[in-house]
Amino acid sequence: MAASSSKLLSSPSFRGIGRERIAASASNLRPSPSLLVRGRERVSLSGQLGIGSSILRHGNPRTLASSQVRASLEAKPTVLVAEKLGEAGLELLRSFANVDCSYNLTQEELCTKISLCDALIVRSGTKVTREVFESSRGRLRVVGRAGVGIDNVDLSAATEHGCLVVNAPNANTVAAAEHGIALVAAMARNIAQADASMKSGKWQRNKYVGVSLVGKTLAVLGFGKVGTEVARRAKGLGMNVIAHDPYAPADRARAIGVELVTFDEAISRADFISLHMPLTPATSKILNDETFAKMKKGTRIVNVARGGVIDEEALLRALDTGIVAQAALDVFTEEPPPKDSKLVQHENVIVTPHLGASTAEAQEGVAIEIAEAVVGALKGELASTAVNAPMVPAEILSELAPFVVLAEKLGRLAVQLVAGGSGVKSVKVTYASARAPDDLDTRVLRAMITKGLIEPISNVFVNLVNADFTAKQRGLRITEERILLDGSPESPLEFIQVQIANVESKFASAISEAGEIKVEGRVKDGIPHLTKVGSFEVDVSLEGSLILCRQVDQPGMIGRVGSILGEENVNVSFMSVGRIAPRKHAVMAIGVDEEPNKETLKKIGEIPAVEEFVFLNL
Ligand SMILES: NC(=O)c1ccc[n+]([C@@H]2O[C@H](COP(=O)([O-])OP(=O)(O)OC[C@H]3O[C@@H](n4cnc5c(N)ncnc54)[C@H](O)[C@@H]3O)[C@@H](O)[C@H]2O)c1
Ligand SMILES: O=C(O)[C@H](O)COP(=O)(O)O
Repeated sequence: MAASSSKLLSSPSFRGIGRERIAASASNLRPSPSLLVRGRERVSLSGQLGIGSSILRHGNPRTLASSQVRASLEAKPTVLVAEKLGEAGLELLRSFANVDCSYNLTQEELCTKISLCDALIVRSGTKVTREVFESSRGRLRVVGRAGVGIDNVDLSAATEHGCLVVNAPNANTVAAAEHGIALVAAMARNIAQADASMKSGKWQRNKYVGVSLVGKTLAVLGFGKVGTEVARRAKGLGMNVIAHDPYAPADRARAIGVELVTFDEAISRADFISLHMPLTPATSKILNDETFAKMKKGTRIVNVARGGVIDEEALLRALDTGIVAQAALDVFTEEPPPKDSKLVQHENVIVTPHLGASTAEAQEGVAIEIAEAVVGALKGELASTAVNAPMVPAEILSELAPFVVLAEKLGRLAVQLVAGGSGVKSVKVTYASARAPDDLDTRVLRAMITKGLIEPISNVFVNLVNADFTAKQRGLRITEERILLDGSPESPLEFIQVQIANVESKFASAISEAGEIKVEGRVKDGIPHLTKVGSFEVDVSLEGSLILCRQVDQPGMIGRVGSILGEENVNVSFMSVGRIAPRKHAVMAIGVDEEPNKETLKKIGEIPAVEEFVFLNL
């Protein structure tokens, strides 16, 4: 690019920046995916967070076989439904996407198909492994888990690949709780065994004498949604309910007459134990030889959570020694369990094949809940059930929308001002606001600044999901600072400032007194504006592209640059001059709708008063 005029190159901060480098950095820039607020018309929040639907915007071009495929994919995203989903959910999905219902895929088939899909919906039967994310080659944007447990989804791999994971945590709560209670009662009264005995022609009234529930102590381990509903129902059966959950609020327990106790107290006081925690490294095999030894002889255990929370070998031993009188299991470490599983065959164990969520009502509800979450995520909205991204309420997101755009553009601008080879390592972001720090959630803004900083200089796709991870991986340290302003906190933010430390700039004037590249922006009438470059105050709306030009302040400069651009049919959208003092240095910021060609930029550089200039893609 002709931008590197001799004057420009003679500036100390431009040493080592050849023409090619500037040209390359400009041409490598991908169009901003977040140009959703155009002019004064706010189109939507769609895609601003980088999770949007368009494969052309976000996907990996390698996955596009032909222009027709590209066109059809652009029109509608593709959702792979890998396990049975209720019809209402499928209908909702079909109204927005191409829906491929392919059940019982092998891992290999799933990996093959996934590169053609924007979203994947699974239940607990599909393992969404790192290999699946890798095989998607950047196309998979959303994994929807039609249910609660996300232990079958590799969340780290999803996050690293910028893939949002959403679940449907509410619709099957009652079904799971009812199944838990059904198992408690069935186990206590030997329903399954007696039924099997009768069906084999026997009448064994003495063998199947059960135990009563009333007055017995039930320990609920995991007092979340299902645990709470189980507790409520067990109270109705006259049981004395205690619970253990390190994260549950005591007042919620108190409100339904449940005592929160320590883990050891829960398991040692219980006649019945019902498990309702997620499977995590901390809960894996939480019931084991050591913990069984602390239980009363004859304890009864129900598991509708996850098989892995019980050491199944240890449970077998506890059943054989009588510490555990009976167990009722809906879930298993390996599903389905081996046919010859001693646990499944044990006469004091009753089993169901992971049926906790399997009621008609729950499945219809889950299908709608997950379809809505997936469609919303594909549209770029942040789902309230996001598992691996900050959950930001819709109203806050909508208020932050123009600042989200501003944040990304400031990041893009700042990084393009860095001289090649400088290596961006340390970025400081300052938010000036009249709002109390607790009232300003900056996670989305930080993610978008990160996106702006990283995308122009790499092939990495950054979004709200993987922003922090990507920054860390690249050794990019982003620190945040707040300036608390006086006045009315009507607007969430007054300005955002992005400073890059320890780098040289290809536009020396962008370096502040503190020696850092500094850009500052504000939102005016809903439109993001650049308001400061280095120590120079400017005012240019952040749309299209930008030419920054330092000159000796003198009359006629605006006209001269304007007419060069006009001659080449480049439309100027905005112009602003910031100067330190009259007739000294000034920085002119010129917003242009089209990218000027090299010759045009060269002509600007050749204006005698121009000391340096740079062309930046927003
Ligand atoms: N069998 C089924 O079909 C079925 C259906 C629905 C849910 N589930 C499973 O049931 C479990 C609970 O589901 P939910 O919807 O109630 O989830 P939830 O997130 O509402 O509740 C889980 C609770 O476990 C608690 N917890 C976390 N670690 C703990 C620990 N170390 N000790 C004790 N408590 C701990 C959490 O604080 C939380 O309150 C999950 O594992 C879910 O996958 C199974
Ligand atoms: O975590 C859940 O939601 C349940 O285990 C239900 O799983 P499912 O969708 O495979 O029935």
